[in-house]
Amino acid sequence: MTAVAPRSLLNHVTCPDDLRALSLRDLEDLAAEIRRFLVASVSRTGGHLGPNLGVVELTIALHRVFESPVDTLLWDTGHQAYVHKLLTGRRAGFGGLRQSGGLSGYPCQAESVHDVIENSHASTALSYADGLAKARALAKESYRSVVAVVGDGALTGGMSWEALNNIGGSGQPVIVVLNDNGRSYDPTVGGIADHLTRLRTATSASPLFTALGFAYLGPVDGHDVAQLEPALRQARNLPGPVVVHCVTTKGMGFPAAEAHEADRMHAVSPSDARYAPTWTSAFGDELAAIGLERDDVVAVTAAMLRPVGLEAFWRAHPDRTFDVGIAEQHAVASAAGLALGGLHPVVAVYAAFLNRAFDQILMDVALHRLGVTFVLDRAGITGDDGPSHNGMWDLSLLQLVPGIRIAAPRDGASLRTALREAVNVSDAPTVLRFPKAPLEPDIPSFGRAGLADLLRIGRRADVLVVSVGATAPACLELAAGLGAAGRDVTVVDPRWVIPVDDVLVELAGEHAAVVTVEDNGAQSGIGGAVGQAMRRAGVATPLYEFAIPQRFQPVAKRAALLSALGLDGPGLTESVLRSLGHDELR
Ligand SMILES: Cc1ncc(C[n+]2csc(CCOP(=O)(O)OP(=O)(O)O)c2C)c(N)n1
Ligand SMILES: CC(=O)[C@@H](O)[C@H](O)COP(=O)(O)O
Ligand SMILES: [Mg+2]
Repeated sequence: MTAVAPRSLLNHVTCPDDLRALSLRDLEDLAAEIRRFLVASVSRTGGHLGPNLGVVELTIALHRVFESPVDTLLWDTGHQAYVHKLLTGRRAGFGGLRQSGGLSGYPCQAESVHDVIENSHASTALSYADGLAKARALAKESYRSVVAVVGDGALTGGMSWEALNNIGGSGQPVIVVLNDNGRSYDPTVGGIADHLTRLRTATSASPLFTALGFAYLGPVDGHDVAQLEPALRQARNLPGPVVVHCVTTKGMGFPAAEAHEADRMHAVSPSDARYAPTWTSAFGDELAAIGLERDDVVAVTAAMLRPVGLEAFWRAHPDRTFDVGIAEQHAVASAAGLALGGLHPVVAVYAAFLNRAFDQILMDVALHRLGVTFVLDRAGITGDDGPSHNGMWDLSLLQLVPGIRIAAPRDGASLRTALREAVNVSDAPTVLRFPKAPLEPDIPSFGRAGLADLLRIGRRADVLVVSVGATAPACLELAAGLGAAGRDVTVVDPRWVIPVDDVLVELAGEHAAVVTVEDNGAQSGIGGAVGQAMRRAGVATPLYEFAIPQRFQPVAKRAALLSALGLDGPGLTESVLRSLGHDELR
């Protein structure tokens, strides 16, 4: 008896229209097949497994009721759009998910007319929906629906409520599909989460959304297409804004994900990923130690306790650890309050997500000269999460803040030292930033110059390489490459890169050429700051700045992208030799 492979419905779904011909039984089989596909494929490539397992039936129902792209489907954060991609003809691309030249892990306009929001920063979809609805009203296109799928986590972000306020007030027929699985990474926090729990368990009706001018439909079983479709059709036919409250399970249908206490397999690593010690763990362990010595040190996270390394601190000091939800602006202003209350907050956040809290750092922390420490993980090129996740902005943005002090550690030892120095600053914001990368062995210093470490001391004052943070290994490779071409190189690691250490300017004045290397955007980075300091001091030594080109970077692995940008040892060597006029280039 030969085994009969289960029929593949997914092979026959190349566009949403194909869904409408399927029976409910077919749809159940399709959902099961999609889950099998996601577990197999995402386990290999890495990606957001839990969130996508949780929206299989919801996405099927959405594409059966609404007619994308005439109707617009918006995905908040966009990490849960894999099923949407499968149902819009992109199954073949999943082998290259989150890889150079492959499928983005988020919606991507270049991939499909069905994709709209490419930004993977949370809590923005409802604002797009507000704008799109207003544009349709002006174009008198009332036949086109605007649908925003928003997670309960994304609903803890302030922008979501700014948008709800506007949509509710305008009366525009926006359809808010609330994907409520009770989780961000951790269980979603705050009064909104508590309110949704009450709604889910129907222990109380709720005026929260109706008070803002929305109709409320739900709670609906987000895994039952037979329940979802009538509710979505009812929402589609309403004249005003409506919230369809869908109750789902993150990781649904995959027991290992459903039982995954930490985060329901929110984001899984590729099967071949090396689990080396990371910058994140070095930070987390040191902060936990500091927490035992200093009871004024507290930790703040924006719904990413484990990803930013705060688990050890939280387990040791749960009452001194604050998860504010996906609310970075609030996190920073709340930290200002914590500091005014006599504490020293450490706000741990991914570098790119801090962008939205710039004003709070400037006007709530720095203006009041408050000792708040920001620890920026995923600084520099992150790679596989695409253009909105690269932390290539912080060194440019944050150096605008009067009084701020920014450290870029080169290894675990310097991270631990800088963290201790930072929490001892009580009258200004301090910042540490490091990459999404395995932690390399500590890099020795052969002397100090001001606050800076000398990683290589030239015999004569020829080329000075200013190595910023985790670029140190590449800078030492650069030094060796220049040495092979007859140049004599000194490599200096400023450690604290803002304000620019006077000793850098002095060293620059003694050398024939200065090279700066940083894993940050080229515009107004550390290279720019060093150049400005040199000009102010009347130092005219030629300066060559190497950084990430100031444009959105494509999806790729971090190391491959740094190499493609010429920011690895060989690339830097070739560029610097060319800049210095060496014609013996390889
Ligand atoms: C501004 C911002 N902060 C943090 C993140 C990291 N992040 C990505 S998804 C996520 C949790 C989202 O939870 P929810 O909206 O409930 O979606 P679910 O994963 O549960 O489907 C977080 C915190 C982000 N993408 N953007
Ligand atoms: C969707 C989102 O913003 C995060 O889940 C992001 O994918 C973080 O990825 P890493 O923690 O793997 O850097
Ligand atoms: Mg959620």
